Amino acid sequence: MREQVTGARRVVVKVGSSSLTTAAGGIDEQRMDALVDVLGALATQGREVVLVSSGAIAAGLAPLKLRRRPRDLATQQAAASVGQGLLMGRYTAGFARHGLTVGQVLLTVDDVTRRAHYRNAYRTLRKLLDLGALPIVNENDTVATDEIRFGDNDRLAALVAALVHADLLVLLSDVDALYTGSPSSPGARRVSVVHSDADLADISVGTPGASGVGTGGMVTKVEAARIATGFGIPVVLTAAGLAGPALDGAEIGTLFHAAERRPTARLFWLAHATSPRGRLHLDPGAVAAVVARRKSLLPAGITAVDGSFAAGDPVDLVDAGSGAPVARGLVNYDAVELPALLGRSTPELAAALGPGYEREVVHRDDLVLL
Ligand SMILES: Nc1ncnc2c1ncn2[C@@H]1O[C@H](COP(=O)(O)OP(=O)(O)O)[C@@H](O)[C@H]1O
Ligand SMILES: N[C@@H](CCC(=O)OP(=O)(O)O)C(=O)O
Repeated sequence: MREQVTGARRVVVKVGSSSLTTAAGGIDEQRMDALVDVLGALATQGREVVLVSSGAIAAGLAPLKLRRRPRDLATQQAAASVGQGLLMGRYTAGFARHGLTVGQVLLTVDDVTRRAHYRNAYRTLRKLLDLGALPIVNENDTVATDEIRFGDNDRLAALVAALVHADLLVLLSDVDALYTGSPSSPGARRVSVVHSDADLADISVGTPGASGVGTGGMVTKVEAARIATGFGIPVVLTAAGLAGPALDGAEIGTLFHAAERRPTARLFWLAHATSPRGRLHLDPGAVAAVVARRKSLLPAGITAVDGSFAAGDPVDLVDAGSGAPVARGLVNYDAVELPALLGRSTPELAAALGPGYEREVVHRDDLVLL
């Protein structure tokens, strides 16, 4: 028995499109009802349950006579608009059989990444739980543009789990566990436990399954598991049809252990829930100072700047050689001011421009390694 699972009081459960809809497009009523029965039983035992449900686009395909998942955003949004209502209708009726009321919560990236907004999202979710209702979350697909979309609900679910301080995140898909390689490839084995990133080193994670309606495949699920476990929340990944035994603590699927040290909430949001407004390119000395020695970033180690950001905005610190992001931080200068300071030492800048220019570009307390 997994105590992390059986002892969890507040549980966020994410279910993917492929587990809720039929191959032909449209809602798979039996599978939805089976999931509702498992979650309904959990909630009536006094556990707090938040459901993050995908499937709006997939559920909207058949009613709109669309044969496959559309590629263009406008048609996806039209399908989501039709499908979301159908999903909620089914959930409302299903949970009512358990005497439970559901509340629809549609979120955009900003709602969970901008401080002023995520407090608001938290308040709504908290209030629904306090009132005994079961929140059902999805991305607000009908208004999100490509630039501001999550696109996958796995990351959304991890951020919602962090937002409500869940004790457990359960990711339900059409595959019963994480495998060492694509489950259809010969020799792929189930990974039953992941203790840390080191356990993921030899695993090849791939794209969505055969259903054709999922979006992120295993990549986004593993990423979501890393976000949640990094925040101290254990994660169970399994198939929707195994939700019952998995939530009873059976050793099925894959359990990702929570990290022991939980970052401060501020740094967690900085790493996972902010969108960088620009990039600072670091020379090798600055990369070593920031990454290995955990120092603040000074103007002398920056070779170039891009993006349009204001002082206080999140920016990515990238290795100028490889272009890979190494850290994210809150920048102390704006994008217009910064280029003139690059490559110069702080005493030199202070002498030329005044004591205000002795400050770091990113202070180490406002920095998180990626
Ligand atoms: N290493 C792996 N372990 C398990 N599944 C994998 C792996 N690599 C790729 N996959 C695929 O990821 C699919 C699940 O992702 P996806 O279709 O996006 O589901 P969902 O709609 O539930 O989010 C599985 O059906 C599987 O074929
Ligand atoms: N918000 C979209 C879900 C996108 C998504 O993450 O899908 P999935 O990979 O099935 O979890 C929808 O409801 O169709």
